[in-house]
Amino acid sequence: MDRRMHLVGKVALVTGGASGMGCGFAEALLKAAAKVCIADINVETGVATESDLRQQYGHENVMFSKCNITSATEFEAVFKRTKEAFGGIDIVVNNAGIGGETDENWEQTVDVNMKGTLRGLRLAMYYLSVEHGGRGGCIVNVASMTGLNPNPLSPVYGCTKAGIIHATRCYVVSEAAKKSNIRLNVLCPAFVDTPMFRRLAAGDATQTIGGDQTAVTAFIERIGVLSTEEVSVALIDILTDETRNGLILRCAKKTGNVYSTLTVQDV
Ligand SMILES: NC(=O)C1=CN([C@@H]2O[C@H](COP(=O)(O)OP(=O)(O)OC[C@H]3O[C@@H](n4cnc5c(N)ncnc54)[C@H](O)[C@@H]3O)[C@@H](O)[C@H]2O)C=CC1
Ligand SMILES: CCCCC/C=C\C=C\C(=O)C/C=C\C/C=C\CCCC(=O)O
Repeated sequence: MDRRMHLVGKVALVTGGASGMGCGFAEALLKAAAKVCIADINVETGVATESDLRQQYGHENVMFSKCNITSATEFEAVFKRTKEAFGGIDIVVNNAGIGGETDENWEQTVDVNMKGTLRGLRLAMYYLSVEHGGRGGCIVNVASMTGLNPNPLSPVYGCTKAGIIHATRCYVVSEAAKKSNIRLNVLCPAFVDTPMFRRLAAGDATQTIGGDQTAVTAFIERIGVLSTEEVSVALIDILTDETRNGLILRCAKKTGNVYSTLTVQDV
């Protein structure tokens, strides 16, 4: 039996799609002939990315929608707009996220990464579910390698990413996912060359605790840095291979792409 999900004509919503990894995901989806809504808080970059992608992949296949994922109203409006414009939603990539570990910004990290992604996950479950007019599909949540492996530089950020991994695993075993044939997986990249990464590498002290740039540089050198294209290949594999469900996909420069589950203990 053919277990490939063909992406031609499929509709994808990518949060944080204006730049970095999200922009790479949008482009990879468009190359596979899907239609994409990029949702992002940054209007200037979002409009520029929309224009660039429209020129390359067709006006009718790309839309930008302004959305702060911490706003319930804005986020729901993006789902509605995408459905109206493209006739449904098949794929949701919850990618938007930030770093921040200072006294001033750590709660924002929790609000965006944890609450924002949970909001996107809940909306995706609703809009993909058959009982609410959906047609099933695939949800990919972007966490991080540091949601699995501890690192001392960004405990709050790491914790939000661990939360995203666990939330995904809980929805995977839900009746709602099974009833509507919704696949859920979580992507856990190590470092990827994006504006967020470049800020860290350039010494943005708000991204880590301790402000020890020597430790940050040594950490980056040890782990290596992926390109957005490399991570996009991983995303397309998750989306097109319909046997991929409930999986954690780790991506790192030195170790490549490794699928796994977390062990569940019998109790
Ligand atoms: N760059 C890296 O090394 C890694 C990044 N990640 C994760 O990948 C995801 C994408 O990160 P990058 O592309 O590196 O970052 P980025 O900063 O380059 O792009 C993130 C995008 O999300 C948008 N965004 C931020 N807050 C938002 C909000 N409240 N609502 C809507 N959009 C918002 C930004 O405007 C930006 O366009 C994040 O969740 C990040 O935590 C995971 C592993 C490694
Ligand atoms: C280090 C925190 C940075 C905060 C935000 C900037 C970039 C985000 C990058 C990531 O999400 C990935 C970061 C690190 C993961 C890499 C490896 C973790 C495993 C560590 C180890 O095995 O020692």
